[in-house]
Amino acid sequence: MELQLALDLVNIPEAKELVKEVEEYVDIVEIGTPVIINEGLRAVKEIKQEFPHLKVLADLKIMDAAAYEVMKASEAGADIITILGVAEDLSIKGAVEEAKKQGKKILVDMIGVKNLEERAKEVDEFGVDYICVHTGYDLQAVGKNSLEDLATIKRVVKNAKTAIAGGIKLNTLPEVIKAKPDLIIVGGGITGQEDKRAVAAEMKKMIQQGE
Ligand SMILES: O=C([C@H](O)CO)[C@H](O)[C@H](O)COP(=O)(O)O
Repeated sequence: MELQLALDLVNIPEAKELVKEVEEYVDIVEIGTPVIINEGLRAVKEIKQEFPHLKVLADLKIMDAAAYEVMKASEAGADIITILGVAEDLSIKGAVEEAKKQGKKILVDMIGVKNLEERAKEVDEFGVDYICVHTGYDLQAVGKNSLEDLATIKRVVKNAKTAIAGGIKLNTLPEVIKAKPDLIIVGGGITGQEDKRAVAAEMKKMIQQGE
């Protein structure tokens, strides 16, 4: 099980400071969609340059022009690029093809997918690397989480790794670990805490013990 730090509500200098604090305990650094909107792919480039030993995920949440956007994120240094599960089949296949050419990986974010079981089976067949269930900020605000969805995709996904994101905190991490995703994505559960390093260290320890 890997731990991904999601950086969403920071600028580039703040992102660098944050990664410095917790780098020992995370496997992947996500440059979140809001950061890319504010700072562009320069954020991906600068984080990869400063922390070459960490994998960097560009959370582009691609919906169209997939091959082109995967190429651009790859050029900026991203190791993993996200596309939406609700995108067209052709777009997801195009993203996978381009990622393979570039030696990169594709994570499909299933946010907003209504027919989760059926769509997870389909995108799994396209050769994507990760399939991620995700409760976005707007549904977190009304008390939702993705544990049930994780169980659903774990039942049907045969090839890709499974991932979970959305509102995971230290106190909810044990039930997430019990569900055994391959990748756990945590944003505010680390970045919103006073002692980020201590929380990240504790999370990493819990994940290792749960393996
Ligand atoms: O993808 C995300 C969200 O859509 C904003 O871009 C977050 O990175 C993801 O939800 C993880 O962050 P937390 O919910 O704060 O753990």
